[in-house]
Amino acid sequence: MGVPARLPNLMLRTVAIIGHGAIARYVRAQLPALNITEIAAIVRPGKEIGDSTPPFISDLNDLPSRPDLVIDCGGHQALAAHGPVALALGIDVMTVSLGALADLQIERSLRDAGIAGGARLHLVSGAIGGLDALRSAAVGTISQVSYTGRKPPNGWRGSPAEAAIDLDAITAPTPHFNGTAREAALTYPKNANVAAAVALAGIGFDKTQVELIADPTVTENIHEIAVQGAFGTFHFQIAGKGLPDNPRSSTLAAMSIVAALAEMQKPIGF
Ligand SMILES: NC(=O)C1=CN([C@@H]2O[C@H](COP(=O)(O)OP(=O)(O)OC[C@H]3O[C@@H](n4cnc5c(N)ncnc54)[C@H](OP(=O)(O)O)[C@@H]3O)[C@@H](O)[C@H]2O)C=CC1
Ligand SMILES: O=C([O-])CC(=O)C(=O)O
Repeated sequence: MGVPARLPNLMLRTVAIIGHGAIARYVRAQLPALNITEIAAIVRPGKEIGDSTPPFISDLNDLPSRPDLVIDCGGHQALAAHGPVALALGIDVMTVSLGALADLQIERSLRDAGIAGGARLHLVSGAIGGLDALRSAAVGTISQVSYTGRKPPNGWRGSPAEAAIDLDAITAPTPHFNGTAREAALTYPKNANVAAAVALAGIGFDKTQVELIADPTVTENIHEIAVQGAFGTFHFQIAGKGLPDNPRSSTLAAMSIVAALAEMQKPIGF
C-alpha cells in the first residue's frame, strides 16, 4: 500500500471566523503564518460587507465555499446562533465562548447538531491553564474545585459587577459574585468563560465553586484554580495581560485559539 505524501485529513486550510472584536483580530493576524485562509467573517445582521476580502456575511448559507473550520470569537450569542448551523452542515467549530454551554438548551442544540452533522465542537483552553491536569484528576474522585477570577475594575465594565459594587470607588479587592460555575457563566457571559472551562474540565457546572473579584490593586487578569481529589491537590494561578483593545479579555485567550489551530496542523501533537 502506498504512503500518502501528506495527511490531508489533518490539514487545516480554510476557516470562517465569527466576530471582528479583540480576539478575532488577534487570531486573524496570525492566520498567514499558519498557512490558513479566512474565507469569510461572520458578523451581526446589518454589518455585512459583500465586496471586502474576506466578505463579511451574517448567514452561513452565504459562505463562498465550505471552510474546514468555523472559529467562534463572537461570544455566547454568536455561538448559539451559528454553532449548530455549522455543525449540522458537518463543519467543525472551535469556540472560546465556553460559558454558553452552561445554558442547557444551547448545549443540547450544539450536541444534537454535531451528532447529526458528524462534526465536533472544539473547546479552547482560553485565558486559563492547568485544564489538562484537572481533566486527568477528574478520572478519580474529586472532592473540591474552586475557581477565583480577579480583574482590575475596568475588566468588569459592562458586567453585572457594575450593579453589585461601585467599580469607580473601590480601593480594596471586592468580591461581587459567589456561586456555582453555571450561575457565573450564565450571568457573566463576557467574563466567566474561564469558570466554564474549569467546570467542563473537572466536576461540572453545578459542583464547581466560583468567586469573582474586582481588585484595584492588580493590573492583570488573575485566574486561580484549587483542586482536591484522589490524585492529590493542585493549585494553579496565572496573571494574564489583557488585550490592548479589550482589557476584559486576556491575550492568552486569543493565543489559545492560535495554539489550537497550530496543533490541528501537526501530524504529531497534543
Ligand atoms: N474562554 C476564555 O477564556 C475567554 C472567552 N471570551 C469570550 O470571547 C468573546 C469575545 O471576546 P472579545 O473579542 O474580547 O470581545 P469583543 O467585544 O472585542 O468582540 C466581540 C465580537 O463579537 C461580535 N459578535 C457578537 N455577537 C455576535 C453575533 N451574534 N454574531 C456575529 N458576531 C457577533 C461583536 O460584533 P459587534 O461589534 O457587532 O457587537 C464583536 O465583533 C467574549 O464575549 C467572551 O464570551 C473572552 C475572553 C476569555
Ligand atoms: O479573558 C479573561 O481573562 C477571562 C474572561 O474574560 C472570561 O473568562 O470570559
